[in-house]
Amino acid sequence: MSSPIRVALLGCGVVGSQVVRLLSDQADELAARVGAPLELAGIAVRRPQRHPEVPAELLTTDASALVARPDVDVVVELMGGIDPARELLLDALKNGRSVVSANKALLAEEGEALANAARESGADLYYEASVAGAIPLLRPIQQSLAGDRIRRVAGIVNGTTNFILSAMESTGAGYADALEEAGRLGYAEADPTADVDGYDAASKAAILASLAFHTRVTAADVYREGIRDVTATDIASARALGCSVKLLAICEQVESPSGSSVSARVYPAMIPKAHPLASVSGAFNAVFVEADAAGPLMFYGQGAGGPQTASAVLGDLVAAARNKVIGGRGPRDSAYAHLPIQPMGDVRTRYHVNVDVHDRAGVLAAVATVFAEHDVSIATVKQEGGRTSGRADGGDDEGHGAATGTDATLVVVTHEASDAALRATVEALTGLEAVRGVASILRVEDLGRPVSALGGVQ
Ligand SMILES: NC(=O)C1=CN([C@@H]2O[C@H](COP(=O)(O)OP(=O)(O)OC[C@H]3O[C@@H](n4cnc5c(N)ncnc54)[C@H](O)[C@@H]3O)[C@@H](O)[C@H]2O)C=CC1
Ligand SMILES: N[C@@H](CC=O)C(=O)O
Ligand code: NA
Repeated sequence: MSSPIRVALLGCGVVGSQVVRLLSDQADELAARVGAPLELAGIAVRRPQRHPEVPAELLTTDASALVARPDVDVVVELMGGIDPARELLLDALKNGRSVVSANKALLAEEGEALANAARESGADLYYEASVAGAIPLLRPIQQSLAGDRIRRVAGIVNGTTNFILSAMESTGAGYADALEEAGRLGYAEADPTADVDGYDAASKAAILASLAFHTRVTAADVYREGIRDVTATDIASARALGCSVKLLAICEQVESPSGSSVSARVYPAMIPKAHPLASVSGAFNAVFVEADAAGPLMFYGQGAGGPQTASAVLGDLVAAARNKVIGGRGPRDSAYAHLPIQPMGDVRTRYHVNVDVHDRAGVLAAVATVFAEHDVSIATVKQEGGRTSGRADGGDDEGHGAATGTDATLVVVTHEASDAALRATVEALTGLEAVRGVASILRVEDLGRPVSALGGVQ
């Protein structure tokens, strides 16, 4: 058995406290696997008095001093946020300390600087816990599939929003109550805006796209919409179509006559209930990886939570510690491809659009004409509310009917169209006198599978 590997832990919250517990509970087995005991050198926290469960002599509020200690071999960062984590980890790596982090926000913004610092000093940088919590996903992409060509990585990568959407769908829970519960269970970020507005999923998409397509993708490159605007009505509309609403992260390598590019995007979308992703509920995540030779692979498990995330952190810590013991090194950064990012306007998908209209003769024709003029083909249209036929108002069939005072909603499902065309359509619709507004737009995704559940709207 080699001499102990000394670990500096930065942060002892939902995840950090579970790492401390597992290090103690499994000390003997971890030592056997690493070939050396894993010892905590210190734990940096904001308020030591809040951690009576941890030996007081380990606690410090001076994270910089802890990282700089000469007896530290590996730094485990579980504090979150960009600053001061960025400087602490850059310092650690520059000084040859290996780093394990669950901090997707930092990895998605400063991945290049961190990878460079690791390469220059020969230290390891592991971050399996940063994407999809407990699910082994980055290691399979980086290592197991290193001989294949990945085309798409897509799925549910945020536990909090999946927990909220599942609760809204299954129990009719309100958005605010479900968010509060997700926070109480330790799924939500310190600032849950990161979850509900899609920033957390966008950071994860950036990390996934970077690894899958060997191209540096940052969170700013990822198109992002959150779930704040998803209403109970949207969920009911999805149900009526045989769909569920999920916050999806989709990363693709796109081929076109002008060459390859990377599309990375996060938004809520309707997916058919028959699709395996539709039955992923609560804080579970699921990600499909599609590679040329391997074909489709599915990864499923707990995407958030203290013990679950700590499992992934420990896996990385064991790998980093083993490398210290045997003198090996973990996988290097491989962002050699430098592919451009595909503009969101070029991305093609299907859309579910609710158009609130004045219920009068000709309005349907007027709305349909706007879609056609922008080259967005309608698959189905249904009217909800208002009158369903007749022209008792004396209007004509070109959309110039006189108002009756009755309102209705036209529920339009389109065939595949570009994002730019859909946006132009919506803008033109809002300019129609007969249109009161576009109440909601949700994409309809099948992620490569036939949308059989939407058979009626093909
Ligand atoms: N909670 C979860 O399910 C998951 C969390 N993560 C990531 O893991 C990291 C930690 O998350 P949680 O444990 O949930 O957060 P948390 O808010 O429960 O814990 C953060 C800890 O860091 C400490 N801290 C923060 N800033 C500090 C500073 N400047 N100096 C000293 N200590 C400081 C806090 O006192 C606290 O102990 C974040 O990057 C998060 O995105 C990743 C996957 C899942
Ligand atoms: N807040 C995140 C935690 C894990 O990454 C989530 O809800 O998925
Ligand atoms: Na993971």
